[in-house]
Amino acid sequence: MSMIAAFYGGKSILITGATGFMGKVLMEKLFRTSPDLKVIYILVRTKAGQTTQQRVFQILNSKLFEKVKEVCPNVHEKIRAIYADLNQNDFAISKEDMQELLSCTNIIFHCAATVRFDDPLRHAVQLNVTATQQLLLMASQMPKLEAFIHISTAFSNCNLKHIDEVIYPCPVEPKKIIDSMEWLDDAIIDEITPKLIGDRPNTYTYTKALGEMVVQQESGNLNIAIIRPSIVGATWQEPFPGWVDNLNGPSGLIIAAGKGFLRSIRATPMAVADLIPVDTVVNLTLAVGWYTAVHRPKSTLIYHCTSGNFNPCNWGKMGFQVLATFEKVPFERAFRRPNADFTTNTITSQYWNAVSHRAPAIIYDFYLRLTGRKPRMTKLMNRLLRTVSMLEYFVNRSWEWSTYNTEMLMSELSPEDQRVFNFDVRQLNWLEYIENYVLGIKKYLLKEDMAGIPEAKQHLRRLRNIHYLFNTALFLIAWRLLIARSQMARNVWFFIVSFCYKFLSYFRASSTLKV
Ligand SMILES: CCCCCCCCCCCCCCCC(=O)SCCNC(=O)CCNC(=O)[C@H](O)C(C)(C)COP(=O)(O)OP(=O)(O)OC[C@H]1O[C@@H](n2cnc3c(N)ncnc32)[C@H](O)[C@@H]1OP(=O)(O)O
Ligand SMILES: NC(=O)C1=CN([C@@H]2O[C@H](COP(=O)(O)OP(=O)(O)OC[C@H]3O[C@@H](n4cnc5c(N)ncnc54)[C@H](OP(=O)(O)O)[C@@H]3O)[C@@H](O)[C@H]2O)C=CC1
Repeated sequence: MSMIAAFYGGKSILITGATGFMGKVLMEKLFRTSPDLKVIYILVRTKAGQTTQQRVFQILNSKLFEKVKEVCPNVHEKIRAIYADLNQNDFAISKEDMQELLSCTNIIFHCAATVRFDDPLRHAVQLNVTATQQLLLMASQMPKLEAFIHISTAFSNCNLKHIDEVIYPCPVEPKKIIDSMEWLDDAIIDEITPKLIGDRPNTYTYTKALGEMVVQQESGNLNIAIIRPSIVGATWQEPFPGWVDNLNGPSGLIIAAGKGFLRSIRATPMAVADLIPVDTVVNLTLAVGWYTAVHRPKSTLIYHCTSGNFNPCNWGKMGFQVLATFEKVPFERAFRRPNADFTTNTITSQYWNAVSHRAPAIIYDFYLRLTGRKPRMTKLMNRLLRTVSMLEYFVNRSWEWSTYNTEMLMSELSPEDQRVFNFDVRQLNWLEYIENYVLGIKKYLLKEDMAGIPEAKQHLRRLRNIHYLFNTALFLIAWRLLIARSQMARNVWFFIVSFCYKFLSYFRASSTLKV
């Protein structure tokens, strides 16, 4: 019997960010392993014209929850969606709902965040810092609360090379930042943002670091733990391999590469690709929830959920395997044949951006204009290159994360819990994982049918022929222009032509002799 699964039985659990990538997998695992839990409260806002109920309905009816429905047929009754907007005071939760949350919650998993790298500082602070502070305040009024688990990121201190399982202070106190956001206007905030984030690459990592400081400062008597995952990728095993539903991290770039838009990237092939499957993060999170509530460590423990020190994979290997998978299962209607050149040189990278990305987009837009259609490729390419430039920081560096607490927790689990809540990435086979990841992107993100693979392969063959034809034509035109202008080129040309002529004459003569 799993002790962790049993622990969650009968519990009332509050999850923020339950509609997000990690939140959905967390809910799924909880329902599947502890179907006798009392209730999961989720804080949901309305979005894209959908009510909170409609959003929950959509999640529960998705492929991800198919197994849950077998194990926990009354899952609809055990999930309680509470309207909340984490950008608002008291999260805009109604009085009755707030009362229920305060009096019933046993465990909190705080997953909600803005994960956009370029969010204006004001918005990132609001969600990643102020909302965390408000949630802690709520938590301090919950008499039945046993544990508060805060999800941060392994990159909150990415300005350091070696990162321990401790909270590193930021130069400016979070409280001062929160206060200043109230009276500074947007223009001034934009101006001081680079100074505040210092040597971190974006507002996301900076505000996640501030969020950790807030957790430490406002923890009071609460039982708190912080989890720091690295780059969260598709599921490894559960509920099935390769599930993914958003474009963050590598997923968007894998699509861009598979569709032939992105053909080279400034990345260091030997740098560690510290990917961690989302189900591994969720297993560790649930184990941490149990450990924090049952063992009540004296201080706030931080758990690094990373793969690099246990089972490293580098970007070169990842890129190679992604391309190998495209050979077997290509994406449909590719713009060009997939390729993934990794270069560490900025000038080479700019050259490839011009030749391999911008030029084909301009040519294609020209073709669209000629055929009376609206050009769109240049715009799309600019957007993609902007995204790539934001992710470059993470694919050109390696970090070392100490994992003392994570290893300690692993050793505390019973063999059954180690199996059911497995977060030991030493067992992960990268080649298999990456193949399933690409397949998952094809199936669950792009919603492409496997029956379309022969047609996709045929399309790639056509693109290859067009590529050869285009290159030959380009070569001939360039050569023609060259021989029109240079005597030396003309001499070389006559030499080649007369050589070919002599060779053909000799070949014809010798074949006539044989007859
Ligand atoms: C060969 C293979 C090599 C693989 C090589 C992998 C390297 C991979 C390194 C990862 C390294 C992360 C390491 C940090 C790990 C954390 O801890 S952070 C958590 C993860 N967070 C992220 O990844 C967020 C990154 N994304 C962003 O910040 C924003 O999307 C960006 C990049 C600033 C773009 O902003 P934007 O231009 O305003 O675009 P946005 O509104 O977000 O979306 C516009 C369109 O682009 C699409 N889009 C959004 N993101 C992407 C994307 N990443 N790609 C493509 N399209 C996208 C949207 O769906 C949308 O489409 P439409 O709805 O318009 O049709
Ligand atoms: N993905 C990754 O690679 C990594 C993620 N993390 C951390 O993991 C956690 C979960 O990330 P992930 O699931 O990937 O992120 P997602 O962007 O997929 O999910 C974010 C969640 O936060 C919710 N949210 C955002 N703003 C509000 C708001 N104003 N009110 C209510 N809810 C809101 C979103 O709701 P809605 O659906 O309404 O938008 C969504 O449920 C985050 O804390 C992140 O920092 C850490 C390392 C890497």
